[in-house]
Parts: sequence; structure tokens; C-alpha cells
Amino acid sequence: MYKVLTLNQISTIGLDRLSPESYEITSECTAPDAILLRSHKLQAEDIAASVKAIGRAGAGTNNIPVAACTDRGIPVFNSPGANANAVKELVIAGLALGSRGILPGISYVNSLGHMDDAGQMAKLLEKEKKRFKGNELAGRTLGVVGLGAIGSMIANAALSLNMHVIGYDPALSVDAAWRLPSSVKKMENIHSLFAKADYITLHLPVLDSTRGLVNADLLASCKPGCCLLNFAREEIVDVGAVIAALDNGQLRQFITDFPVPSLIGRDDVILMPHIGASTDEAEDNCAVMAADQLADFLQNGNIKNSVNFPNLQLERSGHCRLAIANHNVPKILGRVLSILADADINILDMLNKSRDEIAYNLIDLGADVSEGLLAELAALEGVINVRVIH
Ligand SMILES: NC(=O)c1ccc[n+]([C@@H]2O[C@H](COP(=O)([O-])OP(=O)(O)OC[C@H]3O[C@@H](n4cnc5c(N)ncnc54)[C@H](O)[C@@H]3O)[C@@H](O)[C@H]2O)c1
Ligand SMILES: O=C(O)CC[C@@H](O)C(=O)O
Repeated sequence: MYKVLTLNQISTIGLDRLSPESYEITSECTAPDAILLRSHKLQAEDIAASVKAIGRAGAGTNNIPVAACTDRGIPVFNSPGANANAVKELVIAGLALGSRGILPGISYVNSLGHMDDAGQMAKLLEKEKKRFKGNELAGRTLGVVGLGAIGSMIANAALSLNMHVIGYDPALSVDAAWRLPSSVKKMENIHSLFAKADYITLHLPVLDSTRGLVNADLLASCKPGCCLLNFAREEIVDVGAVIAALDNGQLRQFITDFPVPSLIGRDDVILMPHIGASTDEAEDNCAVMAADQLADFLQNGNIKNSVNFPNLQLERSGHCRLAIANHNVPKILGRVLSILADADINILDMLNKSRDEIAYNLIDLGADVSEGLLAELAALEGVINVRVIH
């Protein structure tokens, strides 16, 4: 029986993938085998020694101490693309809110509760509606920073709204490049994207290299009157610099899913409570993906969509499987194999892959391994953890 600790509310459609015969799902547990979470800020010291894997039902993993997990040989999984459509739809809504007087228009109408004559109200609205005029998106240029799962969907949607789309992504994957229509113009650097776009939308992860990326220097290069949308992460944008750019007219509007107190109460800011992925569909998709990945790791040692371990899948064969995480240095696998050979244990299949400083091995054996042999493998220099899976 595996114990899975949930640290946020996870869709039941996802949790139902973990059958009650094999899994106990609990929101309180001192020795879980795995943790399943959404945006809960997880501290390294709160990850019990029993934890073998962490599943993030969502895209961003900046709420998880990934480096500490890697050191401890714990794979961290996310659910890439599973909530991309939800974010895309909210960004399209953001573009509409940023181009038309929708929110002030609604507030104005709601302020007329004291009127009881429909004819008079209609007359007043016809007189006042010029205050809420906007511009169309068609013909404007949208700059998309980060052309992954979300950015590429938004680029496609904006093209279908007859916008011009330019994009910047210095680490674009081959798969993401295939998803992008050729009419999306790739920019050489982020400054030229900021200089050309009427609307700029951010869809990149927060990393050491992207923290504070949108700063006073970058904002100084944007087209005066530009509208900036941040549905990526708070830390990517220097809010003080955004407020200064709004005050001096460089930016016309800031629309974000990450409110902070200094942004509240401004007419040129639209704030949402981190609801980019808050749809039934996205929550179900993310939970299903995260639960399936955790189950395949716990039951088979397979790894798919980990942010710190190599992807690795091997059909099951033989009597049992060893899953070994080790530091990515020479000779460790050789030593493991020689211990197995000395114990007369036949290897039926195996796979070994590395990613940065970590290596991971799946080894299918023709016979069971004793506790003593497992301890011998675990004690090898460079081995981080060893698991036998029956
Ligand atoms: N508001 C929300 O609720 C919500 C929901 C989902 C994701 N997100 C955020 O959006 C981010 C993107 O999600 P995704 O699913 O598209 O991820 P993704 O991994 O598919 O795409 C991210 C893209 O950003 C690119 N990138 C990395 N560094 C960059 C840089 N310096 N400049 C430009 N591009 C860069 C990567 O190459 C990649 O193509 C997530 O990391 C998360 O922080 C927010
Ligand atoms: O879980 C959420 O509600 C938000 C998730 C989102 O920020 C993500 O990075 O996928």
C-alpha cells in the first residue's frame, strides 16, 4: 500500500486514478511515499525521509525545492500542457479587457441602481457610452514571451483574431517549434519584442535567469501605451518598475494573475487571483496527469515529465525491478552490476539515463534480492537511493 499526501485540493477525477487497493490518499501523514500538490509552498525540511516522488498538478514547480529533491534522489513531476488551454482562454479575456472599456463600463452600469426609469437609463447610457470606447485587437501586434505549451496556444489564438504575432523564446524545444505557425515572427531578443508590440504577454517559467526579467531597463524599450499581461509568475516582473512605467505612460495597462498590495486600486491595472488554471477541465487534466505519473513511478519506477530526472520507461520483465538513483559520475553502474553478478542474479533488461548531475537506472532481475544485497547496493559511493519493485 502506497501513502500519498495531498497538500492542496486535487481533483477527484485525478485521485480516482490511484486505486484504493494500492493507495491511501491522505491530507495528513508523517511518512508518505509521495506528495501530490498544486501551488502549496513546500519547504525542503517538510519532505519526510519516506518520500520517493513529488507530483505537481500544474506547470510551474517554483513552489517546490527542486534542487534539494534532486540531492535526495526524489523526482519531481509536473503536468506540462495540461492547463494550457485554461490559461490561453483567460489571456484572451485579458486582451479583451485591456482593449475595451468593459470593466469600467460594467462598474458604471452597476452604479445606476438608484434609477427606476428604463427609458431615462437608456438615454443616459447612450450619452455616456463614449467614455468606454476602446480599440480592436485585429491589426495590433501581440508579443509572446515564452512559446511553450501556453505561449504557442496564445499565438495561434491571436492569429485567428487577426493580430500580428511576434515571439521570443531562447530555449524553444523542437516540439514547441513544430506547434508554432510560420506566421509567428521570431524575435532575436526580448528588447526588440518589447519595442514592437502593442500587447506583451509573458509565458515563461520563473528561474534564476528570469527573476526580475521585466525591469525598468526592459520597460523603457516598450512602445509607449503598451499593455503588459503577466499570467506566468509574480517574480518575473519588477512591480515597482511597472508602476513607474504606468505613471509615466510607457505602459497603458498592466493585467496580472499575481496581485500585490501596491497594485490595488489603480484604474490602469487589472488584477486576478491566480485563476489562470482554475477551470474544472484544467484541474482534472493536471490531476490525472500527475497521478498517472506518480503511479507509474511508484509501481514501475518509470519516469515521465520529471523536471529534475531523465525521462525513462522500460516494459516490465523478470521477477523484480531495481530502481537506482545515483550521482552522474563514472563506474557506479559497473559496481552495481558486479555486485549483482557476484550474487548470481541474472539481469533480464536494463536502462540507464542521466540528466545533469543525476543518473537513474532500471534493472529487471531474474531473481529476488535480499535485504543484505540491497543494503550493499545502497552503500555504494555515489548511490543516492535504491528501491526494489515487485
Ligand atoms: N497563471 C496560472 O495559473 C498559470 C498556469 C500555468 C502555468 N503558469 C506559468 O506559466 C509558465 C509557462 O507554462 P507553460 O505550460 O507554457 O510551460 P512550458 O514549459 O511549456 O513553456 C515555457 C517556455 O518558456 C521558455 N523560456 C524559458 N526561459 C525563457 C526566457 N528567458 N525568455 C523567453 N522564454 C523562455 C521555454 O523555452 C519554454 O518554451 C509556467 O512555468 C508557470 O509559471 C501559470
Ligand atoms: O494550481 C494552480 O491553481 C495554478 C497552477 C499554475 O500556476 C501552474 O503553474 O500550473
